[in-house]
Amino acid sequence: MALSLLERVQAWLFRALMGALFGLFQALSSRTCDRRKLPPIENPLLTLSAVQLARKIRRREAILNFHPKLLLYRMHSYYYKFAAALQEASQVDKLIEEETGGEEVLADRLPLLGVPLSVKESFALQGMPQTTGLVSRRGVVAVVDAPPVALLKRAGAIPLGVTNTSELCMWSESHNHLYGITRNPYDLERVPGGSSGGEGSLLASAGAVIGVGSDIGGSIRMPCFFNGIFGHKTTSGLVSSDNQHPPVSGRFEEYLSLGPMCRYAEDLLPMLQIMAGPNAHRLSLSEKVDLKKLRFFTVPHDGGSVMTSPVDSQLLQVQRQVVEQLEADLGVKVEEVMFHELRYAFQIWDTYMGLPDDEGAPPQRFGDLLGTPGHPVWPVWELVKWMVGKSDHTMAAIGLAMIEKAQPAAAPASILRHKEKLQREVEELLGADGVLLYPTHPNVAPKHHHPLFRPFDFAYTGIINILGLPVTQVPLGLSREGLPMGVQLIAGKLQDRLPLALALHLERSFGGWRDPGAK
Ligand SMILES: CCCCCCCC/C=C\CCCCCCCC(N)=O
Repeated sequence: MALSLLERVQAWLFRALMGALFGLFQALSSRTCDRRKLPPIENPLLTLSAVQLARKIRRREAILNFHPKLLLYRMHSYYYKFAAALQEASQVDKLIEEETGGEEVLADRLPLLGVPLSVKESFALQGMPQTTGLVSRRGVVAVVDAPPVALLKRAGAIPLGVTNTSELCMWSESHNHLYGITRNPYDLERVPGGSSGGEGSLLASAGAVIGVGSDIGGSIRMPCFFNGIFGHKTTSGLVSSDNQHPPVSGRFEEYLSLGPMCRYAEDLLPMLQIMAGPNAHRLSLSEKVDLKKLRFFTVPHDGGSVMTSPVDSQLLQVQRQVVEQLEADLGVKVEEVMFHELRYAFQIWDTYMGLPDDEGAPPQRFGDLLGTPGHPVWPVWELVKWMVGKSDHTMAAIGLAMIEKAQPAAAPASILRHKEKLQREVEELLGADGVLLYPTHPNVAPKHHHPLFRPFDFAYTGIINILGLPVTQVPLGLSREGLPMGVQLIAGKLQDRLPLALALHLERSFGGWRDPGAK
């Protein structure tokens, strides 16, 4: 489906403007480079999945002694509750001794006993900061646990601390003026993604074993993609979003998902089972999945949106390799399909994120949330302060606050029609036994700040939030530059168990997570 002349002109103008701004940025940027690499992981305990580690702990074949130096790497900014974690770890042996029902009972009652957990800082973790990267929230400390965090702790996981995010979790990097900038462990010069970038960076570096992130435009999946780990955005509305900041408003609840992030595919399902709490039964997660009986589809790109980058040839190629592997392994035929409406993904995401709730109340404005109650941020004034290094906000946050003011009051009818058509076509295609491959992002991890010049590329993940579908991000090895590649596995509503099962299969074929420090 070719672009219209107007769309081609729009694309050309947008890319010319961004190219000019990028040239200016490059000219003004310092030429320093940081070629440091992480050391290889020596402690074999750090290369175990949560399932394996918990089993060793239950059998007293492993003791927990977190390595302080491991948690002090500069590439991610996070707070840690180290002493408390060590104290909780010392309780584990006592819990094992007291369990008279044997290992199976312990595994059932405390499936994650002793497993180190990291938590995105926008979630409430009792006693830890909950600022979401806002200088104005410095000193805010959570007094409760967010429900999915409480459920993971009740299952025996030991929180090590909280990890960095973008301001208000609304950007595809993890950089703010409170904690600083988080780095990608495969290349410190590159982004770890956002907004759960601290989670992605820490988990890929084996600084924790499992983590939790949130996702309303791709904030679990982009960090998992850029850091070469697994993540799952659930069917909408399955995991409670209480006690995370900013609180949902408008129709965000329909698009926001909290989910697991981890280095091993086998940890996704048990974590989801725990985090979904009372809703877990709706996913039939214990039902065996026969991959040979599923229907598979592949969508190589968005059809040529004027807003997004063309998909990197290495990502197109690795997705083709997945197709060939599935056809060889399962004896299935993977059908290539295209959806005309995917080229409007950003416009659909932006329009639906702005819709009012059932009572007609619009979502809280980003510029208001960026400021303090009753004192919204003036974006232009913040831009002036930013130019002289005096703003508490990043360029991305200032830009978003400015763009927000230009948002049209009423939702364009054409966009509503495109979304309804896309929703109908995708759900009819997937049914209850379909899985669709779609790029997680058009490029491997960009250099720091470069997303400012390709701000709409997150639409590859954002559109799936608006459709409300479950999706697992799966690592697929490293690119020529040594950067993680991956793909989204998308299924029909409540069919979360299908991409989770396929993730296990692809981990065996493509090798899953890679040690960023490996020579
Ligand atoms: C000057 C640079 C800023 C230009 C902004 C252009 C408009 C981009 C609009 C929205 C970007 C939102 C990115 C969302 C990333 C994922 C959020 C999430 N929590 O899942």
